[in-house]
Amino acid sequence: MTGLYPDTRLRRTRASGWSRALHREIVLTPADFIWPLFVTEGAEVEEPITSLPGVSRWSIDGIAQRAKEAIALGIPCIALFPNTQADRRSDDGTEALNPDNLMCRAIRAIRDACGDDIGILTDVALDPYTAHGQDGLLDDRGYVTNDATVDVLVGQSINQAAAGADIIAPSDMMDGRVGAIREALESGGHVNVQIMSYAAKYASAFYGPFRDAVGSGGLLKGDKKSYQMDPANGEEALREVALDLSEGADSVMVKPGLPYLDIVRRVKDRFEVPVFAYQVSGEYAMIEAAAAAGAGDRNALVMETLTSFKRAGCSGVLTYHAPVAARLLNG
Ligand SMILES: NCc1[nH]cc(CCC(=O)O)c1CC(=O)O
Ligand SMILES: [Mg+2]
Repeated sequence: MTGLYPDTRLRRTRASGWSRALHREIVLTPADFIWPLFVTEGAEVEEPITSLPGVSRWSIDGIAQRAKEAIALGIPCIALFPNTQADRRSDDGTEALNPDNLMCRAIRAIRDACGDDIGILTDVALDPYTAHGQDGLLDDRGYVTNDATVDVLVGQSINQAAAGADIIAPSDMMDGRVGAIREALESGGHVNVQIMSYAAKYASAFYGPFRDAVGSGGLLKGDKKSYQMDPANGEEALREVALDLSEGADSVMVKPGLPYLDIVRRVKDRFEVPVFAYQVSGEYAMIEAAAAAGAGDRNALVMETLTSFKRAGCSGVLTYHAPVAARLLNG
């Protein structure tokens, strides 16, 4: 016996469906998904997003319906992103602090409709509220300032927590914001509000359709490279994660998803904490475009990519395919 072929034939366990099921290492379920949703003003409004075929912005009544749909599908959590009206955007993004802004009204409507049956994750960053589309405050040279931005992000987080958010998800990549937000949540009595930090968020070309969806795409001049990470860097992602965990993050996120699965695995191996990934808008659009061009079966592409996230070490995935995938899994 050599332990080699022909004693060992790895095809033996693949020969039948029952055996493949028995040997499957990880199993994807609808409970692995967080469903990102775009909120817009008005009543009974559904606005399809051209660059994200199959995804719409919904007015608050529609968002509450989507939350009920998520519960029915077994999806445990939704992520909210507001499309703020142009006349409510400003250079300093103070609409983020308004207790009656679109985000806060959506949180309260979901809570009214669904109680505690669904988790509500809210994005913290100023880009849906700034007139310039950057995630923070600009100095007179157009640089996104760190510490002054963190002060506003803390206010934004407390505003969302007071409205009923369960998970605060800072996506801005300012240094020190997790610690500042954690301290404010603790002293504000929101001790069970989680922080899921976008710890390793890269300056990516895959965010285009999202920026259309929240209306910041046309406003943004330049790029976000002075705060989001260089796609060439992996060790730096581990430093980002270490800092956010030390500052009080409950879980960390890697973003985008598929091009950064190596980062997911390195983070999981190093820290053994809950890791999430965001399969971002450009990844969703890429799969839909491939399927529309006849380059692959859409449902199979969706399931294969989502399975890959779990295999790489993710506790869950933020994905616009969440309802599609949940329906496929629920049969
Ligand atoms: N802070 C904003 C934010 N939060 C989530 C995304 C991208 C999500 C996606 O592309 O699906 C972005 C875009 C950006 O940083 O420009
Ligand atoms: Mg950081």
